Amino acid sequence: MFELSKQFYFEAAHTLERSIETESSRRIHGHTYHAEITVRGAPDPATGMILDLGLFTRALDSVRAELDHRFLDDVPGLGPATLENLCVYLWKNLAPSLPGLNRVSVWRQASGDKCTYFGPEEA
Ligand SMILES: Nc1nc2c(c(=O)[nH]1)N=C([C@H](O)[C@H](O)COP(=O)(O)OP(=O)(O)OP(=O)(O)O)CN2
Ligand SMILES: [Zn+2]
Repeated sequence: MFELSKQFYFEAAHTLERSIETESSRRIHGHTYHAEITVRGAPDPATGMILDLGLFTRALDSVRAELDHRFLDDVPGLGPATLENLCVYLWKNLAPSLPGLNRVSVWRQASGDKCTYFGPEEA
C-alpha cells in the first residue's frame, strides 16, 4: 500500500462566531491556510503510478481557486469557516475526482493549528 500526497496553500479572510475572543473573531481577518491531500492505493503496474501527479494537481487547482483570495463566509456549502469545515469542504469537492482519497489536513502555520479529516464515518 502506498500514499501519495500533495500540499497547497491559499490566502483567505473570514469572520467567526465564538464564545471567547468574540469581538476580534467577528471582525474580518485573514489567514494563510495550508492543505495536504492524501490518496492511498497501489500503483498500476502499467504506469507505475497510484495517480498521475498532473491529474492530482488539476483537481487541487480547481478547488483552490474556490478558496484562494475569497471571503470564506460567502463560499457556498462551507458553513462557519473553521479548519474542520475547510477539511470537509475539500473532501466533498475532491472525492469525486480523487479515487482512494484517504485524508485531508488543513493548518495555519503561523499559529500551529491543524485539523485532519479521514472522511465520513462508515454506516
Ligand atoms: N476548533 C477550531 N477553533 C477555532 C478555529 C478553528 O478553525 N477550529 N478558528 C479560529 C479562528 O479562525 C481564529 O482566527 C484563530 O483564533 P485564535 O486561535 O484565537 O488565534 P489568533 O486569532 O490569535 O490567531 P492567528 O492565526 O495568530 O491570527 C478560532 N478557533
Ligand atoms: Zn480566523
